[in-house]
Amino acid sequence: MSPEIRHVNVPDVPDWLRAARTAFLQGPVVTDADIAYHSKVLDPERSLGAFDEGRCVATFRSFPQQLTVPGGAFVPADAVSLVTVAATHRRRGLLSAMMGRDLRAAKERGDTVATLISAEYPIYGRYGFGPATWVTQFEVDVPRTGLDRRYAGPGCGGRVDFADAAAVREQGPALYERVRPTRPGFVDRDERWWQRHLGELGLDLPRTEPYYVLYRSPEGRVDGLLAYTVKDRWPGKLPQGTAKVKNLVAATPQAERALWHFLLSVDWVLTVDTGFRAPDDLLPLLLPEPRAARPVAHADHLWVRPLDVPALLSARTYGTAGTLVLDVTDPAGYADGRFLLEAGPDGASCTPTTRPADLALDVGELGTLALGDESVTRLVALGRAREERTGAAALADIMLRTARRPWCPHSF
Ligand SMILES: CC(=O)SCCNC(=O)CCNC(=O)[C@H](O)C(C)(C)COP(=O)(O)OP(=O)(O)OC[C@H]1O[C@@H](n2cnc3c(N)ncnc32)[C@H](O)[C@@H]1OP(=O)(O)O
Repeated sequence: MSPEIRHVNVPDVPDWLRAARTAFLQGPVVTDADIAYHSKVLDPERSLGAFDEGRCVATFRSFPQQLTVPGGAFVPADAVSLVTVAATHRRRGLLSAMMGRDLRAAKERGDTVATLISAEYPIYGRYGFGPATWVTQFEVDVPRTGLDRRYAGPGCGGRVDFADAAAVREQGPALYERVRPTRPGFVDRDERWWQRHLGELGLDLPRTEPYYVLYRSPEGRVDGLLAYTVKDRWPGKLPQGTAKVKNLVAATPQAERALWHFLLSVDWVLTVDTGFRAPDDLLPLLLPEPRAARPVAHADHLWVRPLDVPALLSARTYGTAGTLVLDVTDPAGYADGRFLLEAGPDGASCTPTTRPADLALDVGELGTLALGDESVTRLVALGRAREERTGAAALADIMLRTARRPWCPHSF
């Protein structure tokens, strides 16, 4: 008999978490704090498990999310997370069955897209997801940056100060809310995210408490937040510390520059691991020697699955005015159809049409294009989109692409 897929309730939580932790190779042990937390926040309607002879062998959850699109609007997203199938039950269709149920429910709810961070690239394309934002992680060799070792703080009139968790709790959410509409690909950070980031929930143990730093503008406004940890090493009695960025959010370029410069000037720190940054982060070019910031990872990050094409394309703004007819293929049927996009820098309308198509593409490719990061011309060259009218790909590129690349600074 095949495992039963059903909603998860509070009594299932320990077994459900054990199954997830086992598949994520985090060890089969679940702490009381984990159980208490997940029991409290569990949304049974959106939490699935597969059970075989009473034992949980697969997990899946989704939650409501807001995704920023170009122009600063937020669209409702079905954020998919905690996807696991036990190694004993893999490749029998359990993920496909759970995904099918969740996407159906999301479509019925009226979500515009589904989102996720894919563990491995090949898993989710088959369900209509496309990689929509990328990240780059840099390792900075501090002595080679060419920065002046006499640096004594920002010269722009702003200031950088250490802060405690209480100050971050007070200032961080408002700062993030100011930044969120300015960058496509950002998602909302709820109260729970901040509680977890600040270590208030007793999860993610053992925890190294980060150093928090705030940047204030010359007018005294909190425009930047940095959280980092340091691994302090002294081989041969020489300092060789490595700082790891946990969170760096800035509302202005001045704040961003000041926070990077601060971190790159902390005595005893010879290496900075930036974590996952935007692929067009200011960092390398802030340095007299940009090559000192060596990319150590460059990969897809947030994947987007369109569920409602008119809602998605009419929510965003465009680089130039133009009209395009898109023929979208979606085997699951949610986003299938031909759509007339009449768009410009101030907004757009998108409606079903019977006019001849300019571009034909699968739903996942539309997900890849939706936030402005990919080139239609490149997708056509790859055979992943078809140009039905000469010049349509070039026009689509000018319309769809954004000045700064979309970035999701968040993992979920
Ligand atoms: C959003 C997140 O949570 S990302 C985290 C994803 N989880 C993990 O990576 C944890 C470890 N891996 C697993 O738990 C499982 O292997 C999963 C969840 C990735 C896949 O679950 P399964 O139940 O084996 O998937 P299912 O049997 O439904 O596979 C459907 C199809 O996807 C393919 N597929 C599934 N996983 C992978 C993979 N990692 N790489 C390539 N193809 C894959 C299958 O071969 C199958 O292809 P087919 O339709 O051509 O036959």
